[in-house]
Amino acid sequence: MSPHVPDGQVDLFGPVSGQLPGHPTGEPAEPGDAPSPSAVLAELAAWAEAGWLRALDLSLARLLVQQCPDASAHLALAAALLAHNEGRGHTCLPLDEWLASVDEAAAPTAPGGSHARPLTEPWLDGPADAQAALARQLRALGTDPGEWRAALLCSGAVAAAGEIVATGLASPLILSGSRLYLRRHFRDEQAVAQAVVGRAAAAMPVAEGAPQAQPHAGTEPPDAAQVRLWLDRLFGGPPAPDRFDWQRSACAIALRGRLALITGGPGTGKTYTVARLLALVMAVHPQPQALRIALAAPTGKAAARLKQSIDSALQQLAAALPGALDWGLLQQRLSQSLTLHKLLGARPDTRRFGRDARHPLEVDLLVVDEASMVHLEMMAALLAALPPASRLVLLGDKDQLASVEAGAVLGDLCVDAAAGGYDEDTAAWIQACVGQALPQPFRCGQPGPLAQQTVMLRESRRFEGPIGALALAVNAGDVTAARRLLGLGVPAPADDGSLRAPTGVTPAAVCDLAVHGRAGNDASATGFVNYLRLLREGAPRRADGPSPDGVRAVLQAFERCRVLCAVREGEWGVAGLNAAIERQLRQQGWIARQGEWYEGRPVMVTRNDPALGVFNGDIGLALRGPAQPGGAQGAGGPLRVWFLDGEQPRSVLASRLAAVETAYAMTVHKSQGSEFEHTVLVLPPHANPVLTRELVYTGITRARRAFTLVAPEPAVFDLALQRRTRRASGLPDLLAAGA
Ligand SMILES: Nc1ncnc2c1ncn2[C@@H]1O[C@H](COP(=O)(O)OP(=O)(O)OP(=O)(O)O)[C@@H](O)[C@H]1O
Repeated sequence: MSPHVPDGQVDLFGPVSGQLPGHPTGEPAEPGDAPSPSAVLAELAAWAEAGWLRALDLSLARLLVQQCPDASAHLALAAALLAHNEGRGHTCLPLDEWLASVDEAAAPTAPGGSHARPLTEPWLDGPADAQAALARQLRALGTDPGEWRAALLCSGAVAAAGEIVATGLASPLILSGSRLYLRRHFRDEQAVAQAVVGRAAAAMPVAEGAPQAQPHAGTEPPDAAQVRLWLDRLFGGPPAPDRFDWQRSACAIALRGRLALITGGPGTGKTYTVARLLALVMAVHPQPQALRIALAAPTGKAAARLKQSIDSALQQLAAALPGALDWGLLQQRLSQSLTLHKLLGARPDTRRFGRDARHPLEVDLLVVDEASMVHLEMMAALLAALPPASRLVLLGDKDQLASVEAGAVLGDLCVDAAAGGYDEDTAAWIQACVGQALPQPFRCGQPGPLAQQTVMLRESRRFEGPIGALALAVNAGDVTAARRLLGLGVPAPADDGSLRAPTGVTPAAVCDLAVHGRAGNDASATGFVNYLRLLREGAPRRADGPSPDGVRAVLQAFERCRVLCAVREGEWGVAGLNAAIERQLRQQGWIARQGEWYEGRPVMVTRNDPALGVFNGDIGLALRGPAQPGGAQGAGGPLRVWFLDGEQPRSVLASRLAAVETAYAMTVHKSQGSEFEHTVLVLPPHANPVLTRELVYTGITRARRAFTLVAPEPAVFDLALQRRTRRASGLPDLLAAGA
């Protein structure tokens, strides 16, 4: 059988420029001529050489074949593909789907030319040659899932899920139904599902009589009438009669249980709601002076933003309702906002955390913002470290990109958020607390416990203009509306100029835009020259080192603009654009770059370093300290990188930061949890599997006042909107089955 690659796939995975170095050239294996484990390993080695697999993926396959006398070719291939897809965010390899993809890929392509949507998830990342090579191997081994399951289970490296649950067996791989897992992901998925369902189920209200929540954390159940009184106070009067109030409902739901998921797009009032929830919890708690409230987020910046927003919302409440509550006490009971790594006590050189089930967190209520960025392993660790009686409130936008690491936990937890799915008890509790009837479409016949504790906020208060409309269109995959709003290929709309999508743009023009900002637009003060001008004018300098106010001003000026890229490599990627922007800034005399480090260099931390107190995603600026006694005249002191911890700047010697990269341009993934006045989203000119609706949506929603789309090939934008991120995971099934 000759390998067949659908024509459309060549473009879908980028241009194919002949044979890649080390490209596997062996004859396609034929059915009936099943390859041996060593033949598959040789093929995998060639794939790794070609850059289609990571060395790590190959190593896992080799290790298992070496260590298991009964290892089959199936095991070698499945292990490598499992590791490869784990690196791409999937928590498991669904055998049925994976094997079916070979047959589907051989079917005629969908109409739509070279940018046609792929029929299946490309399980092997790479050009069309990679897909063809994988398809050849699969055809040689057979595509019957039953045969694969049997071959894997007798290899000695794979245990059936039931077996491991019953015996605690320590096989490196687990097969659960048709899903193949690395053991730790299997364990984490089970743990998350059990903890989530357990916490959600503990929230169910008493079914009979007047609605009342169950006791929690050793307190008396809150009384619905009292809750309603407080909600009316905190939200400034009774709810408007003409619209259902999801924010109050979210407070009511969160109050009655040990878990609440509050999801919503940007500006839908998640923080506004949670600030009121904190006040409500305090107001109905029998011992408010003992209440321990913690705030956390996956990155330092998101943690700082959460604290600032909550502080300012509470100040406004205190001003509006003086004396209604002991506001000072509430502030005092609120911890500082921490990264999850810090909260859980991350330790250098180990995946283990200081906080776990045996050393639980000392909190009664934990609020975690930007929960879409929390990966499976972190969520499992967080849930394990929470005392059973405490409350967890997860805030996030389920439509944003999932975490870089494996898992899409918030997305998996919120699959039914839009539909509601509330049962009669929940509807009664909401009605009693909010004073409004839950609209009929959100009540459903087959509710699960998690749906009862999930609320989606639906009305954006900040994104009402064109940026909000664009985010909605993109989220709905509406290419026509998105293009019309952007003026992409159609006449530019008569709007406020916040959206632009210039065509025929070169990388040099993107640099110009980033360096000097937009001409003739109120967001023009967003070019990078603005923070460099502050630096040149000496804003942060003081004889004894940079001043906190000056450092803050320069960092905030830098944070006004960002170039966000879909890809890392190439002239349209992070690496190429960072280099080009640095070149232009040096040519124009804004930076004096000699080596890697220079004053004004913005950097992003790429690896956690708990000893230094810096974490993946932290953004800082290199500033020179005061001259050292005896140093050369005019040389200044050593460069230190300054970060903002909330409002407070702190610094680390640049030479001590081992894992950083320049940050004028960054990936959309890394921008999550941040917002900029002006966001420039740069797509590559060729289709690429990373281009998805979620990526474009996340890029757009980082923009506060101005958004520029740079799509050298507009069809690539259309393609991105048609592709949804899908991460293989068993979590939705586990949740549906009640774990
Ligand atoms: N019910 C409300 N009444 C009046 N203003 C509101 C209400 N809800 C939210 N807002 C305002 O809308 C803006 C956005 O709210 P908020 O910051 O809470 O949204 P968010 O969902 O947390 O945003 P982000 O996605 O950036 O985290 C804020 O200025 C907030 O004060």
